[in-house]
Amino acid sequence: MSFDDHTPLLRVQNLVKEFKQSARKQFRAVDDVGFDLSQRETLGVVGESGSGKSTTARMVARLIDPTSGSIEFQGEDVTTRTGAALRHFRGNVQVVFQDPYSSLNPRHTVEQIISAPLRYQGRKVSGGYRKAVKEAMDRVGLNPDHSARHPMQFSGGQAQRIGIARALAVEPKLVICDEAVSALDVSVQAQVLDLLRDLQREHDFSYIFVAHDLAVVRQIAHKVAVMSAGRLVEQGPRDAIFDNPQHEYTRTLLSAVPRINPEWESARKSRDEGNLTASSGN
Ligand SMILES: Nc1ncnc2c1ncn2[C@@H]1O[C@H](COP(=O)(O)OP(=O)(O)OP(=O)(O)O)[C@@H](O)[C@H]1O
Repeated sequence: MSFDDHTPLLRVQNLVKEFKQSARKQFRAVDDVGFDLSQRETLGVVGESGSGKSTTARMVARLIDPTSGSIEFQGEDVTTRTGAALRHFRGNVQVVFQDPYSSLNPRHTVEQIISAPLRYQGRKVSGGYRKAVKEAMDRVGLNPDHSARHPMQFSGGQAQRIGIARALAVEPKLVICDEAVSALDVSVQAQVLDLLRDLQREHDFSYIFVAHDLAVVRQIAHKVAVMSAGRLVEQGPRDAIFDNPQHEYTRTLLSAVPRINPEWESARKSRDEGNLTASSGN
């Protein structure tokens, strides 16, 4: 199958992950999960702690191998890719992790961190890596003059911007955010969410956005997948999930959410009027 406008960017089918619990017992952390993701679309993945969200995201990023099931990217099966083919896939799919301080090497400078994926990919960059790093820093709202600093010299929100700049340096088609704003204060969260949304508009990539915080997912996702005990219990357009949940588990999850910040909600509504084109037909 070739990749065209009608092929989803990502198609995940029957994904299963089992971890060894004891010599004879396997624990099924992800059980028969499937979804499609289009270009420029954001899928929010929600569910209680331990429901399998991160494990699913890590399989899609090919950081861990699925036990069974398939992952198609741009119409090609990437489930068992290795070597150069896997590296090529990694140039298209990048991950932003929860804790910027532990996911960024503290001994490396920002320049080394942001340029690492470009070097790994062997990308030729016009003007050189240093220029590319400074541009990437500027894009995420960091002072390019600080490229010789180390991650610990930045606040949590700024450090997460380094992680975002690193992810975007190779111009991926899919960015997987695994609890990417969970460790940040609420006001910083809002700024980073705005940045993620702006970057998506500018660069046309898709997100898988894993979060236990439904208010955050409501801010950013076009569609939502709800996980419980390793299974996908419900998925659909964001407003359908939030306004008319079909599954009892989703209703319980939603009822546990504190009231949505009214300022965020009105900002979201006005923004949505112009910007939710990516969700049409999904
Ligand atoms: N490497 C591993 N070895 C064994 N069990 C694991 C491993 N990774 C995850 N698990 C288990 O798989 C289940 C799903 O974990 P996962 O981290 O995917 O859940 P989650 O929904 O992302 O939760 P959280 O929000 O707490 O991170 C959990 O029971 C977890 O303990």
